[in-house]
Amino acid sequence: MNGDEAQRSSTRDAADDPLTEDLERALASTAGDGESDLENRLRPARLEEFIGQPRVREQLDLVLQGAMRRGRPPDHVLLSGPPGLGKTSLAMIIGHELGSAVRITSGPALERAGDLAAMLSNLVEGDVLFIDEIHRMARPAEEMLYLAMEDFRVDVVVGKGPGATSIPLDVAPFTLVGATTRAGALTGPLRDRFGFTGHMEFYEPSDLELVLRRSALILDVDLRPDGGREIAGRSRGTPRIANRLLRRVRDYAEVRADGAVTRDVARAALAVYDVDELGLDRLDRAVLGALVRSFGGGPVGVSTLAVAVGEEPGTVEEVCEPYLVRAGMLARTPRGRVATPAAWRHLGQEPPDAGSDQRDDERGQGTLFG
Ligand SMILES: Nc1ncnc2c1ncn2[C@@H]1O[C@H](COP(=O)(O)OP(=O)(O)OP(=O)(O)O)[C@@H](O)[C@H]1O
Repeated sequence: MNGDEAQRSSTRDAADDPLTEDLERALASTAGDGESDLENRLRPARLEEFIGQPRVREQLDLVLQGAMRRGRPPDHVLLSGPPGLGKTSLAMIIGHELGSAVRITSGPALERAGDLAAMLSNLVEGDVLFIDEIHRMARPAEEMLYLAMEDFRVDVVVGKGPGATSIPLDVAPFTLVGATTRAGALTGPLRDRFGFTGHMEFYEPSDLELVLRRSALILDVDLRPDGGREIAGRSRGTPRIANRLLRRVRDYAEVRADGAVTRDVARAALAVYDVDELGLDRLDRAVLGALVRSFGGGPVGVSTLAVAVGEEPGTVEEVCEPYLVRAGMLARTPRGRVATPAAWRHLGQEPPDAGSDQRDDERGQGTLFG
């Protein structure tokens, strides 16, 4: 994400048909064909266009409306949840709804307190500062942020050693929106300074069908209802994945079929891209495969598991595991990761003691989209 990118939101009238309005807005937006550009074109701009997540949407709506009535910037907002569920989109929406600029940065970009001080000193009153991956911010920057969040000022230390002096600087009242895939990794003092935390959940397939319908309209894809259902069911409860699969299925439909995305076309395309009927991809299956075949189903620590599949532990923990847990394939226990009987069966193997694990299995299967 661009470190110092700024966006000024525009206000628009309420739409008669939000999908048609999306289409107009997307077509009017900057043209380009890179994947990230496409992702930006597919972002909903207003809270009412944001599909699913009814709890977070309602809570956030109250926070924003309350603040607007009082004519004050809203409390700082923390958004937590697995990647691709719409945290960045919501941050941009907060800016749009408030009619404020959104300044974007990320935790890893804030290595020194000075990086953050520069960002804060450029804010104007009412701005939204979005810090993605806020749990990865360096400690000195985080400590500077405490004061900025609470008192809208920072102490900038100039010089080193005994001659160092601290210069207080005022910061314009702003709203911080932090996004994290690991809310538990945030320090207590930072977490406590957010007035509202929105927990993003995996999406229901019916909501993902709506996301796909909207995206198909914007991208001019001939998506048939059965095709949308098929892709939604394999999108791991994640809009970003749904949109990505739609683009891959569109390629297949245009190259090997007549352009229409039907259920059969979606199935054939997703087989080419190694996405199975539960939406598990090659890495998910590698994790389950290692767990079952190399470690007898576990328990095994996440680092060992990551080495076995040649991935970073963070990727296994933050990208693969949340959905595998949600799909009832993997359990996180104090002694390590354990494959559920459903995982064994998904890989075409009988669990070691099928009889006694029957109830666990049913529980595991039951967690797949409630
Ligand atoms: N509720 C939604 N309705 C429609 N589209 C959505 C929704 N949520 C996300 N998307 C789409 O999914 C894509 C990913 O969303 P976004 O970048 O906001 O996710 P994220 O949670 O910030 O991910 P990350 O943490 O990995 O950056 C975007 O292209 C966006 O258009």
